Amino acid sequence: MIHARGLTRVFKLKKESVEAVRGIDLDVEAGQLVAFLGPNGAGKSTTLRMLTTLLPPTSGTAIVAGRDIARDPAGVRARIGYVGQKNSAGENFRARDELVTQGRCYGLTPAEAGRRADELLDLLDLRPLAQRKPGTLSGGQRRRLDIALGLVHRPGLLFLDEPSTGLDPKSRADVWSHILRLREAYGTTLFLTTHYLEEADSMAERVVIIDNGEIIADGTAERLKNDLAGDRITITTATEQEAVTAAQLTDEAEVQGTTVRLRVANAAAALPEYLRTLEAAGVKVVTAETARPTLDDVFLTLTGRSLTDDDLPA
Ligand SMILES: Nc1ncnc2c1ncn2[C@@H]1O[C@H](COP(=O)(O)OP(=O)(O)OP(=O)(O)O)[C@@H](O)[C@H]1O
Repeated sequence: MIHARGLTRVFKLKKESVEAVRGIDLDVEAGQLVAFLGPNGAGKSTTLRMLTTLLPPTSGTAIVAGRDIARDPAGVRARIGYVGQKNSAGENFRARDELVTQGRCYGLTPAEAGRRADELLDLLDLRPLAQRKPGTLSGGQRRRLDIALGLVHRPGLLFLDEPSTGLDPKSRADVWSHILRLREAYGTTLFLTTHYLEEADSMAERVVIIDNGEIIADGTAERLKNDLAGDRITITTATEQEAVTAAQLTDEAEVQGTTVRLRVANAAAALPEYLRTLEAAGVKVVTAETARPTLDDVFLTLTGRSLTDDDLPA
């Protein structure tokens, strides 16, 4: 569905040039749900804009939905859907009318456009809101209408830029359940950006992480976490001196006051052994806990920075 090679975009400004995307290679097969993750300014939107033909690449190529983004942008656009960060629907037309108009723009007859609008209103649970104007809908309802608008022409591939950003947790869960439902109904390939690591982790079957315009990790969340982060063991000791001793008894432990943190492949198996070693060394352990890694741990291992830090440099 997506085959990109060396995709690059440099923005030339007056005094500097910004290498927003630096030679990305990416293959996405039909039916996949891919979450595209990265800190602010990493190059997610620029990549999406190139793949959706909204922005020409400086160099590199991409075949999207079977068409070349440079040679046949209209062919790409006819085969993909794009739900951007801003609302797609205007304020003045009723939800169903927006969908019908969109269908007419894609060449459907009035009857076909009406049928398609009703099908999408049902799929996205918008039927009771069909006669409402978008301005009167809640954030989550509006996002569902945006998704419906992106699906009018039955695209095999849908790009979603931050579909759940700005919504409260309940609306986010609701938008996600509809994204999964449309995938089940149509088998649509989904490529989406998100800031929410837990959503990428639990919903996407593949996570692609971009940083400074380059893809730095690509795989299932489980594999990335196992290969690149590992489980965490955290113990606290009675005294700071004992924490220092505890850290010296193992590789790569971090000490902070009376807390010692270390990474291991399998915490459940490693913890009893570590506790025995500590006991033998006379270290009194006050608390001990284990935790599975998160995607943020993966990013931290790869870059030394946290993905959840809003002040990350671009
Ligand atoms: N039109 C532009 N002109 C100049 N620089 C740009 C332009 N668009 C993006 N950039 C720069 O390119 C880099 C990548 O930006 P991009 O919007 O793709 O990041 P992003 O990962 O989508 O970030 P966010 O999560 O904040 O939306 C940033 O350094 C940004 O400032």
